[in-house]
Amino acid sequence: MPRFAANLTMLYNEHAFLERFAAAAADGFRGVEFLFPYAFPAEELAQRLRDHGLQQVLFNAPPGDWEAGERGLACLPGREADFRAGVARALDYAQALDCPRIHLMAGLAPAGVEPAALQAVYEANLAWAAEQARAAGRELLIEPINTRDMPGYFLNRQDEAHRIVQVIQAPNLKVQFDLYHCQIVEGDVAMKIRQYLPTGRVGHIQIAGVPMRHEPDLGELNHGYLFEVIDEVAASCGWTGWIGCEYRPARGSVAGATSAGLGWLDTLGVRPPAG
Ligand SMILES: O=C(O)C(=O)[C@@H](O)CO
Ligand SMILES: [Mg+2]
Repeated sequence: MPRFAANLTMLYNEHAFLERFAAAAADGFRGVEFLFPYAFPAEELAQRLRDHGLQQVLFNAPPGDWEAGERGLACLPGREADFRAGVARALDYAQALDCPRIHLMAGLAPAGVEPAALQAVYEANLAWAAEQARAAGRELLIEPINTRDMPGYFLNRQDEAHRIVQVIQAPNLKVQFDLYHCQIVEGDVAMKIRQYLPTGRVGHIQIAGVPMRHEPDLGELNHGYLFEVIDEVAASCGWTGWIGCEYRPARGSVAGATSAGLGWLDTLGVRPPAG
């Protein structure tokens, strides 16, 4: 059975951020992920993880100025120094949180710049970052994201992400396989699980219902079937990663909304065993 991590940026918004660790643990999660830890001292977050017996499984490197609309720096010409400083900061947090993997967001393609120029910057930045992360004992992930949610995002397709990982040839550079984005951009999700999981290039999976990004049992994807496929393929290829629950509860952030929406874990028979 896959191991599920709660995404604390999207789940448990009925609680203040630091209270979300306790809420996730109370619902049986053993792993958590979130987008950005940088508003909080790393030691404070590490203490929450220890207090609630949780493992940090993923977070993102600084994305640039998120409020101003930036969505990562990795493909942006002229921003290499900011990118490198962000990687260094993320590696410090990863050490403090004992987190094995970091997501590096590609960024929005700037108007008027040739895709080939962005690709060259992206690959050079990723190669540099992978070397830094390797020395620090961490994995780096790149994630294809759909352009309905993030118009202009540079990396959109699974085949592009896998090609980049193959070109760079760093064993600690992998793909964050978000089934929600995959379904929106290209579909054929079960066959893509069969195609990509055995390659050893998938470092993490994420899920959400499509198209509303609510609970996995709401929408057009049959997650019960997809979990069976993941189980079958993982058993044959030895994949042991986590599945991040990266969705916005349909009931919003009213009290108890996240926990009330977790019935899918029982319906699909995948709730983590208690204890
Ligand atoms: O949006 C997603 O999907 C993610 O995994 C984030 O890390 C990037 O916004
Ligand atoms: Mg994702």
